Amino acid sequence: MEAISHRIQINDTTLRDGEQAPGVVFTLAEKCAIARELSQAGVDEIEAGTPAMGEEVVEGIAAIVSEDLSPRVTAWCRLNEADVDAALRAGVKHVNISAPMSRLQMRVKLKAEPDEVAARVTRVIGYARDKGLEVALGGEDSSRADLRDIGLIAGAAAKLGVFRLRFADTLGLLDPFSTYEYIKRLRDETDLPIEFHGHNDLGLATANTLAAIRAGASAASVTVLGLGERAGNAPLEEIAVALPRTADARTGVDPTRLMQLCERVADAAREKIPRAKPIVGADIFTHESGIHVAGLLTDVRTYQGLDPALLGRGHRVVIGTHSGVAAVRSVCASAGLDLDGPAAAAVLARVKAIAKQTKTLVPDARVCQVARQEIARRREAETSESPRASLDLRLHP
Ligand SMILES: CC(=O)SCCNC(=O)CCNC(=O)[C@H](O)C(C)(C)COP(=O)(O)OP(=O)(O)OC[C@H]1O[C@@H](n2cnc3c(N)ncnc32)[C@H](O)[C@@H]1OP(=O)(O)O
Ligand SMILES: O=C(O)CCC(=O)C(=O)O
Repeated sequence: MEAISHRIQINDTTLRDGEQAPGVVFTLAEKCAIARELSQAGVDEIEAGTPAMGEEVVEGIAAIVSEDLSPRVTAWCRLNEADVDAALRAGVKHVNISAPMSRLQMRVKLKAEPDEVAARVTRVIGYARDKGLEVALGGEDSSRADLRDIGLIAGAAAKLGVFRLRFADTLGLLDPFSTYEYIKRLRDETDLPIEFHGHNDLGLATANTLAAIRAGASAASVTVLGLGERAGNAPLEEIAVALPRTADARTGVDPTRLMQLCERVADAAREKIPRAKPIVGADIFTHESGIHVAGLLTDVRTYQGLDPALLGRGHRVVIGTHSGVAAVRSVCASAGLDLDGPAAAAVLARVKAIAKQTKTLVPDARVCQVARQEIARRREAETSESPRASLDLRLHP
């Protein structure tokens, strides 16, 4: 796969697909706050909701539009005029109009065959364009579609000047290899810029999105923390950080804003960020294993893949059952306690016993307390050894 060096659009759908996660409800104030964070983080587009859901959602989208943020604000519509009218009431200038691409979904949802869906695309997107809207075509269930059907429907949309085609792996069925093949082949069917929208049912949404970009997609549809239907979507924070590292591609996202953005969304979604969550988890730069800590302390490159400074974060050494002497000495040195090798080994043995007994980490303060006790014990031993030595000398001249 060849490397690509160009600017990739990061399109966020936390407020649309993210809110489709079971039980997630954002208030109007939360929606606006998230939109502002997204803007400050540098995303290119905010898919702000589904106007067909009702006037409260329309008002929410309108409130985001009135924030006048830098990202383009879009609304998600089904392939009908009523949804377009609702989007117009929200005041957006851009809409994503979704058409089912698989025969199964076309037949079940629209009772239509590909040529009829193409005709309906011409009608509804024509309607939206006449109303002055910029339109992207959403290709629902694209990964189960015949690419020629997508080509036919995208062709109808392209004639009306749509600005993009979304390839949705709606059910998260693809892997990176099949994604790469699909997007490569899709490029033979359409000249429209392609956005990839991946779901995480197999835990592959990030990998698939990166593969789609390698294959020539120019935009990634993502959500903060991967929030979304079922197993969720490709996480914005992972894509924004991984893309420049794996595909030699640039985005407009400022990595130092990601922690705050994710915390804001987690809070509004009433979710806890898992501690090992890539990019933003609390523990991803926390090191317990002695070999890693010793390496990091000597030369950070030994065990650093991602520089925490990129995210405004830093490494943290913690003490537990996997610690070694170097870690103990480093923690104690930070508190001004200088331990020689034997003293550090003794402290290590004691703190490991504590960690084993408590089945958790030993706080730095406790490590230092043990160290102080050890230092005192050694001093005491030294002083009590000295008189005995002189006594011995006296007894055995
Ligand atoms: C993969 C995705 O993420 S798709 C986006 C999913 N998002 C949502 O569902 C948003 C939340 N949804 C809702 O609030 C409601 O479902 C609404 C307001 C959109 C519609 O509610 P209702 O009118 O009660 O319809 P209901 O939910 O029962 O069924 C959905 C209808 O949309 C139709 N539909 C689905 N996709 C499309 C499409 N792309 N174009 C046109 N119609 C569609 C279905 O065929 C069904 O039609 P029917 O009412 O004639 O049977
Ligand atoms: O048609 C679209 O815009 C995509 C909808 C979606 O969220 C999906 O298919 O997963």
